[in-house]
Amino acid sequence: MNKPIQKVSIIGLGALGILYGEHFLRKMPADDLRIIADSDRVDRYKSEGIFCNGKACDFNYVTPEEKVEPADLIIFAVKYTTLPEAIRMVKGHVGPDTIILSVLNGVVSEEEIGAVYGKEHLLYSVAQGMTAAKVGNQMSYKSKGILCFGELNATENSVKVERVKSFFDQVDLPYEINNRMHDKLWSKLMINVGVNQTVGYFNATNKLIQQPGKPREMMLAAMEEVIEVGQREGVGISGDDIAYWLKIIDSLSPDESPSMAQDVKAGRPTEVDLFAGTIVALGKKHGLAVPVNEMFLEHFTKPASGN
Ligand SMILES: NC(=O)C1=CN([C@@H]2O[C@H](COP(=O)(O)OP(=O)(O)OC[C@H]3O[C@@H](n4cnc5c(N)ncnc54)[C@H](OP(=O)(O)O)[C@@H]3O)[C@@H](O)[C@H]2O)C=CC1
Ligand SMILES: CC(C)(CO)C(=O)C(=O)O
Repeated sequence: MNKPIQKVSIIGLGALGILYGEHFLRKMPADDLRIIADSDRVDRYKSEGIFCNGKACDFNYVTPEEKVEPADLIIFAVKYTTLPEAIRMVKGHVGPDTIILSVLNGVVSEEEIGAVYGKEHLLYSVAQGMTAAKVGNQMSYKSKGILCFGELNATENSVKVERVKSFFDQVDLPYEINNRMHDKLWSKLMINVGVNQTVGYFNATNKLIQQPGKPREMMLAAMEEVIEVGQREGVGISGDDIAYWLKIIDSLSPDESPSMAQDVKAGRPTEVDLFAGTIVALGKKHGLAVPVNEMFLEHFTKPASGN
């Protein structure tokens, strides 16, 4: 019988970390959900509290030095800018049966985690349909969206997928299984390259790209560049992906902002390396012009942009 998922560890108590943590807490013993954070963060979280849509969350915090039973599931929910330190911090939680999910956007976080702990621990995931935001100690979201997860390329559910599926069923998390996650990660990269960068560029909300006009055209042009580059990389991605994501983009809450625009607003470094950074590098590799992403890369890496 597959080992059930009982001990869960989350690193990154921001928008998505709180969204998933608060959800799990409703259906699992609080001690079994460990939020990994350094002692400064833990002190801050305990003294200020952490709130999800106004409700206080009573999380169980553990520092990386504390000895714990290995996790059955680890979820990475930090931004790409702090991924290297987060990878080091989960060390004490990784055991032989640990499954690791990274809800980070982009197509490289799993590779970087796998390079340290081994690819055999990984499943692949995409968080979609939400624009959750944390400001100070308050996290808010209107839609929980879904967590799409699975193997990179498989014809049936692996044992890891079945274990996570049973857990998500137990805690009632909205999910979708997709065992072609290689293509799915690229498809999600395409939307982030379009939506996150355009809304971040104009320091706006989702509404900006939900209506016809220059920003929406800019978003679509950036997405087309991802398709061209992705196809050269052998990814199964096409204009159909744009049509699929436009439905999701148009259903996002108009007054919320994608994660990159939240970073811009807060003056934090952005995840431009995951988005335009990836596309510009691959454009060079394949001799393809990617002018919109070049413009974004330049914009988000100039000193005043926080990066
Ligand atoms: N927000 C959204 O709706 C969506 C986000 N994503 C992706 O998910 C990922 C996470 O995004 P999001 O939740 O918005 O990010 P946030 O910036 O809201 O949260 C990241 C959190 O990580 C914490 N953190 C940073 N470094 C460490 C560390 N070394 N140890 C412990 N905690 C740390 C920070 O804590 P502190 O606040 O204490 O500094 C911060 O709250 C990103 O890749 C994003 O692109 C994908 C889909 C939707
Ligand atoms: C696509 C979008 C905007 C919402 O799922 C996102 O991934 C983000 O905010 O980072």
